[in-house]
Amino acid sequence: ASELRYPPGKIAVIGAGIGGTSAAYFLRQKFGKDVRIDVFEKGTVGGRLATINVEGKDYEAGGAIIHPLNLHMKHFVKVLGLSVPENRDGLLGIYNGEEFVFEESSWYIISILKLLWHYGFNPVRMNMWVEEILDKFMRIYRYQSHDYSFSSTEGLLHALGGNDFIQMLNRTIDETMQKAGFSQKFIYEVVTPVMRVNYGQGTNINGFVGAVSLAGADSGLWSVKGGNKLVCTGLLYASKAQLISGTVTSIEERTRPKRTGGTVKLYEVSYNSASGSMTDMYDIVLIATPLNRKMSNITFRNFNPLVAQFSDHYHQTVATFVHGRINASFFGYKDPSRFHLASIFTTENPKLFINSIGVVSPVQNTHEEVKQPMGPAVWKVFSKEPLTKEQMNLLFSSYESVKEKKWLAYPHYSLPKKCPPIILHDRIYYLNGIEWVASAMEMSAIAAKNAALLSYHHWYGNVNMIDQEDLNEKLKTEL
Ligand SMILES: Cc1cc2nc3c(=O)[nH]c(=O)nc-3n(C[C@H](O)[C@H](O)[C@H](O)COP(=O)(O)OP(=O)(O)OC[C@H]3O[C@@H](n4cnc5c(N)ncnc54)[C@H](O)[C@@H]3O)c2cc1C
Ligand SMILES: CC(C)=CCC/C(C)=C/CC/C(C)=C/CSC[C@H](N)C(=O)O
Repeated sequence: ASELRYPPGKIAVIGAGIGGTSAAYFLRQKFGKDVRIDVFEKGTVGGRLATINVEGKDYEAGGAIIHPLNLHMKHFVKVLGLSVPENRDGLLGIYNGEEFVFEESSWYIISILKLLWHYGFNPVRMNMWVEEILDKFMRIYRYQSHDYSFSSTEGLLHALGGNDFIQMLNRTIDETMQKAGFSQKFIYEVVTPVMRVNYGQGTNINGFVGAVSLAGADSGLWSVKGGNKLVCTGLLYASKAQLISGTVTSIEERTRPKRTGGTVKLYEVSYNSASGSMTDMYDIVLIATPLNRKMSNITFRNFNPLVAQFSDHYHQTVATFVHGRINASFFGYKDPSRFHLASIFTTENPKLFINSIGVVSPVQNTHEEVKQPMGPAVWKVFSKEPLTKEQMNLLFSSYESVKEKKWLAYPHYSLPKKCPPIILHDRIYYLNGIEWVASAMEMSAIAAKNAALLSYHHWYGNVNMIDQEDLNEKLKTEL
C-alpha cells in the first residue's frame, strides 16, 4: 500500500445519475481539490431522475418522491440552494379489479375509522414497524459522518440492523409481515398495492425493499422544485468534476512505468463520444450504473483475477402521462360526478393492466394547481407494458395528449439474492449493488458516500475505517 500514499491523480465515475453525481461530490470532499474527477454520462445528467414535458409543463417521470428522513437528499437540497414545492395530496382509493376495497374520505377522522373498521390495528402497527426499521436504518448517517465504510452491501446492512436486516433480505415482504403478525387481508389489500405502485412488483419482493416501499407511502414525502434531477446537475457543479459526454465501453488494467522508477497500475477507460473512440487512464474507478448489457454494457478486459461476472436483471415499468378526463365508470362509479379520488392503487389481479393511476402536479408546482379529479388533469399511469389504444379508451373518457416513458426502473427482485460486490477489483468500486437491498435515490447516495469513503481508506491504507464491528456501540460514546 505504500506506493499509494500520495493523492490519486485522476478518478473516473461512470454514470451521472444521483449515484454518480453524489459520488463526485463526496469524492471531492474526501480527496481534496487537486484530484481530477471525470464523470462519464452516455445520456442525460440525472439518469433515472428525469422530467417529461406535457403541454408545456414538466412532470417527474422517474424518481419522484423523497422521504422526510432521507438525510443525504435533504443535505444536497440545502447546500445547493434548491427548494421544495408545496405538496397537496389528493384522496386515495384501492381497486381490486371489481370494486374499491378502500376509499379515503375527505374527512380525516372518517378515513381513520374506515381503516380501523377494515383492518383493525394493522395500519397503526405497520407505521410503528416501519418506524422501527427506519430508526435502525438511520444509523448509517452516524457511521458515515464518522467516515466509516463497508466493503460489502450485506456488511453495511448488518451494521445497521444485525441479523434481522439480513433476514429481511432473504424473506419476502409477505413472509416478513406475516411473521410479524400482520393479517393476510391487510397484506393483500394495502401492502400489495403499495409494492405495485412503488416497485411494479408484488409481495414476493424482499422484506427490506418492501419496508422501504412502505416508507414511500408515509406522510411528508417531498420532491425538488424544478425537478429532482436538479440535485444531480447541482452536485456535478459543486464537485467541480468534469462531465464527459460519452459511453464507456470497457475498462482494462494497465501497468505503466513511474517517473520515479518502478511501475504503477492504472485503469484504462475506453469510451465513445461525439469526437470518436477515446481512452484515458485512472487511478480509481467508481461505477454508478447498473451493470448489465441493456443498461451499461461495459466490458472488463484482461483482468487477473477476473472481475466478478453478474448481470443485474431490471424490471420494466412504463410511466404514461395523459392529459384528459378519467373514465370513472371503468372503476365502477355509476355516477361519475361522485368520483373524488386523485390516486388509485391496485391489488394483484391478472385482469388489471395498470399498477396505479394518479393526478400529478408539474415540478414547478404553484399554489393555483388545484386537483379536481373529474376535470381534465394530467394523470400518471404506471403499468408493466405500454398501454394500448383500447386500454387508453377504457381508462379515459377523453384525452388530449399522451406521453410515455419506458424504464428499466429498478431490480426485478427475487429470492434468494446475494448482493453484487462493491469491490470489483483493487480500485474499482460498484455502487448499484445496493439497489438489490432497495432502489431509491437515497440508497444511491448512501452507496456513493460509502464508495467514496471506502476508496479513500483503501488508498491511504486506513484499514481501521473499513468493516468495523459493533459500530453502533462504539459510536455511542462519541459526539
Ligand atoms: C419510474 C421510476 C420511479 C421511481 N420513483 C422513485 C421515487 O419516487 N423515489 C425514489 O427514491 N426512487 C425512485 N426511483 C428509483 C430511483 O430513481 C433510482 O434508484 C435512482 O435514481 C438510481 O440512481 P443511480 O444514479 O444509481 O442510477 P441511474 O439514475 O440509472 O444513473 C446511471 C447513469 O449512468 C449512465 N450510464 C449507463 N451506462 C453508461 C455507460 N456505459 N457510459 C456512460 N454512462 C452510462 C446512464 O445513462 C445513467 O444516467 C424510481 C425509478 C423509476 C424508474
Ligand atoms: C430509502 C428510504 C429509507 C426511504 C425511501 C422511501 C421512498 C421514497 C420510496 C419510494 C421508492 C420508489 C421506487 C418509488 C417509485 S413510485 C413513486 C411515486 N409513487 C410516483 O408516483 O412516481
